Amino acid sequence: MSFYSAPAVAANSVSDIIEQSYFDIMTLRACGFIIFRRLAQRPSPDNIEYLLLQTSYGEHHWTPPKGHVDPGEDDLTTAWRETQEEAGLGEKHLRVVDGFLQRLHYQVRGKEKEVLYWLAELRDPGIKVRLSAEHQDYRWVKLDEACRLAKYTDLQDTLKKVQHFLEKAEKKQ
Ligand SMILES: Nc1nc2c(ncn2[C@@H]2O[C@H](COP(=O)(O)OP(=O)(O)OP(=O)(O)OP(=O)(O)OC[C@H]3O[C@@H](n4cnc5c(=O)[nH]c(N)nc54)[C@H](O)[C@@H]3O)[C@@H](O)[C@H]2O)c(=O)[nH]1
Repeated sequence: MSFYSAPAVAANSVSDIIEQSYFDIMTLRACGFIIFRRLAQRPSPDNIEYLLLQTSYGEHHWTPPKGHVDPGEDDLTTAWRETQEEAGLGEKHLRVVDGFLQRLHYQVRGKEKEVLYWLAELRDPGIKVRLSAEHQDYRWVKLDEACRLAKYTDLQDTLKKVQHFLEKAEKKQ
């Protein structure tokens, strides 16, 4: 929930540091998880559902849990912290899926914003989501409905990429 941004890459020269500082001032940065669950009673891939949260402010838009990187905080720590704060889900509830990391870039009130999403599966599909005051609703939805709620093309493309990634991984097993 902080509005600070953290360094995106390690700086190793004066010009790198200056460039990095400029990037930090000019760029908002947030991290989170695309969270999915698999329902046992349906065949794959029809059993995959994604978690989206609806903000209680602004345009009431829907996104996966994510939030701004605090000063000195590393990106993955931010993703865990924000997911715990916004959905009540932590490491004991989620299994991180190796090999998936998506970066989105978009503008928010005239500033560049970078968002990093890792991918995580809910270990027990029955675990309840606990919202904070930042969100007014949440839904577990299949890809089509997730893309309808997440009205931004880049987020829709990310969700489609996740679905493809999961289906491909399943075929390999
Ligand atoms: N009252 C009020 N308060 C606000 C408002 N705004 C913030 N607060 C406060 O900030 C705290 C949240 O802090 P964190 O949780 O740490 O941060 P984030 O999770 O990062 O949260 P944000 O909502 O700031 O960031 P985004 O989700 O990125 O939305 C920003 C804009 O970007 C667009 N947009 C969103 N997603 C996508 C996408 O995937 N693709 C594309 N292309 N565009 C996208 C969309 O147009 C959207 O309007 C809240 O507690 C409030 O106190 C506001 O309007 N009114």
